[in-house]
Amino acid sequence: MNTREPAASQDTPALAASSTEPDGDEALDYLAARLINGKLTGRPVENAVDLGRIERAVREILIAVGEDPDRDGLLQTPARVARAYAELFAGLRVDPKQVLTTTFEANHEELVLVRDIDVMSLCEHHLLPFRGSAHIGYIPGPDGRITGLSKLARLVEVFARRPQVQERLTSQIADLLMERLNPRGVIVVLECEHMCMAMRGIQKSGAKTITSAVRGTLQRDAKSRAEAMALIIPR
Ligand SMILES: Nc1nc2c(ncn2[C@@H]2O[C@H](COP(=O)(O)OP(=O)(O)OP(=O)(O)O)[C@@H](O)[C@H]2O)c(=O)[nH]1
Ligand SMILES: [Zn+2]
Repeated sequence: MNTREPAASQDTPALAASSTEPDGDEALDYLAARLINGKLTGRPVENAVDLGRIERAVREILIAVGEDPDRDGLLQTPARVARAYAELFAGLRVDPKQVLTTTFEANHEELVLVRDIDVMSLCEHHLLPFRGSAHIGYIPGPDGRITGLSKLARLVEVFARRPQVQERLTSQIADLLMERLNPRGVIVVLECEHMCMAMRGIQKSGAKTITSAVRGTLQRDAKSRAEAMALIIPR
């Protein structure tokens, strides 16, 4: 893979361009291993991005804001930031479709809902974090197939580790679930606080942005949607 090219678009992640790239569960386990204990087995995620280029850019930023990048405390900072960005944007290198390859027959045709999945992402406007919870529900299709609960959280992770806006993050999760699980309906609700509104600009901390994406029968049928919503955001 030519790591000097701009990252792939949101819809076509730059995954598996070469056979040495991790793909599917391997890439996800890989990302998970990094997130959980900082240890990697195999090829580091960092290798997929141009760390040197990020380092040079960060050094420039430090100079531009009036810092001395050669002072002791900042010497390692460009390299650290480069590694951090590799991790924070690792979702660009993972094909989200690979998350939902495992499905099970359960003959369950009613709502499955996972609430309060931790979400941390970076807004694409300021590259500042936004953070909160995702709630994901779906009604399995006529074949009653379900997926592993952790896969829903992994899906959030893959899409969140990209430069994002909350609205797109929400609909990407919903659309992929529709595509891969062929369910009767999907509902995704995200509630997040954006640091770009808290630390800078208007400086309103505590404001929560709520976005939803509803598909299939949950979109068409107001009663089922209200029932799902009541479970997601109890009064
Ligand atoms: N819709 C949406 N807006 C976002 C998200 N994250 C950040 N923003 C907004 O993106 C907008 C960018 O607006 P601009 O006017 O181009 O940038 P700005 O001058 O930094 O804006 P201020 O934050 O108002 O100072 C801001 O209003 C942010 O609050 C998001 O996930 N969704
Ligand atoms: Zn922002």
